[in-house]
This record gives sequence, C-alpha cells and structure tokens, in this order.
Amino acid sequence: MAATDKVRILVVGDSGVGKTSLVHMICHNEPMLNPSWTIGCSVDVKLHDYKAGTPAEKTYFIELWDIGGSSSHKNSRSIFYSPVNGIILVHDLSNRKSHQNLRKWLAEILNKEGKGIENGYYDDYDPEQFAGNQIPILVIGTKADLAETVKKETLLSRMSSIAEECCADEINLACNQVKYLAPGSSNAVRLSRFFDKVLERRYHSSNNLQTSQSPVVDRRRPAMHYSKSSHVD
Ligand SMILES: Nc1nc2c(ncn2[C@@H]2O[C@H](COP(=O)(O)OP(=O)(O)OP(=O)(O)O)[C@@H](O)[C@H]2O)c(=O)[nH]1
Repeated sequence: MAATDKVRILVVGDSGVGKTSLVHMICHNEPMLNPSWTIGCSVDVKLHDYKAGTPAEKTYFIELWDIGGSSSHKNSRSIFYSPVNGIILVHDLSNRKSHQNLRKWLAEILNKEGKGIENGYYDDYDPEQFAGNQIPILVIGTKADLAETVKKETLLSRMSSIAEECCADEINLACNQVKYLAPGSSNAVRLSRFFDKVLERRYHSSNNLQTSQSPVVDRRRPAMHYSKSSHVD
C-alpha cells in the first residue's frame, strides 16, 4: 500500500478547555471518560476522505497535535509549531477568559520565533497578522452542556470575534456527547470542510508549500496513536 499523505493540525487553547477530550471524540467517535493532563504534546490521527463522494476523493491522515495548555511548559512548546498546516483554537463556552486567550494562542503560534513572551503567552498580538495569515483555522467552543446555563446574550456577544478576524468557521459542542458530531450534522460538515481546506492548501493548490520547511525538532517524542477509523464526518 502506498504511503498515505498527511497534514499536521495544531489543537491549542487554555489548560482544561477540553482539547484532549475533543481530539479523542474526533478520532474515535466516542467520549473520553478520564482524560489526563497533557504534558508537552499528544498526537492522535484520523483518516479523512478528501472531497468524499466526488471523483477527486482521496484518503489522507489528519494528525491532530494536542498541545498541553499548562503555562509551565510555555517555553518549550514552540518546538511543536513547525510545520503547521492548520490550527484548531479551542475555548470553553462556560469560561470567557479562555475565549479571550485564543488571540494569545494564535499569536504564539504565528510568532514561533520566540519574541515577546510574557505571562505565559506571546503578548505582541497584532490583528494585521491574522489578516495576512494563510493557515486554515477552525474555532471550537466546548462544554456546550455547561454553557446552557450561561446567559444567551453573553454567549452570543463573545462568539465570532476571533473567528471573524481570521475568517475561520466556528463549532460549538460538548466533548462528552457524540451527537454534537453526528454524521450529517452541521458540526460534522463544518469539521469535514475544514479538513478539506487544510488538505486543499497543502496538496491541491499552487501555494502548496509547507508553512515552514524547517524540520520538526521533537525531543519529547510524543506518543502516536494511529486510529484506523475511516469514519467520515
Ligand atoms: N461537561 C463537560 N466537560 C468536559 C467537556 N470537555 C472536556 N471536559 C472535561 O474537562 C476536563 C479537562 O478536559 P481535557 O480534555 O483534559 O482538557 P485539555 O484542554 O486537554 O487540558 P490540558 O491537557 O491541561 O491542556 C476533563 O475533566 C474533561 O472530562 C465538555 O464538553 N463538557
């Protein structure tokens, strides 16, 4: 069997927002019962059919790089940021601060050279950076089950800002309920469309170079869990 092409998508956001739970649900189509804190980075893989149901259909590996959100690892996590083909920004719908911090996470990835780090984040956030950014981005709000108690207006006023700034699509879900990513649902379609966009840019457009050509220097050797699931959302 020929080697399957792959892309790397970074999954970032504050500690405890549900990144590990989210990645598990995407890759294994089931909730994760007891996620442990991610130290460094953990990688899980999903098989995705690009442009499913069309003559252009092709299967790829989607690598989801779940970056531990703890500020104690702030100085070393940039080693996971290159190359990057797509970014999933994760926030907790019941925690406003986690949404505000997404700008800092994005700035940290885009500023991976290491300038301006303060308080655990890169603070030289520049909105212009997002406008020129070519990396596909998806914003995912977790814990929708808990957020139901949050005032609807509060939720709406917080939504969309960063997604609009970087022309990203948005999904809200609960990682403990698979119905939020049920096949055919609007969330599943958006997620699949995002994966297609990442693959399109990496393998099917004239601008198909890696975002960074520098080799991945990964001294921590994150565990690779290759899911054989060919479930297509
Ligand atoms: N109620 C509810 N709990 C969730 C949801 N997603 C995650 N959790 C819980 O939130 C806690 C943290 O989840 P993790 O997936 O470990 O969070 P993380 O972002 O990977 O955290 P770090 O590894 O510290 O970066 C766990 O107890 C999860 O079970 C959700 O959608 N709803």
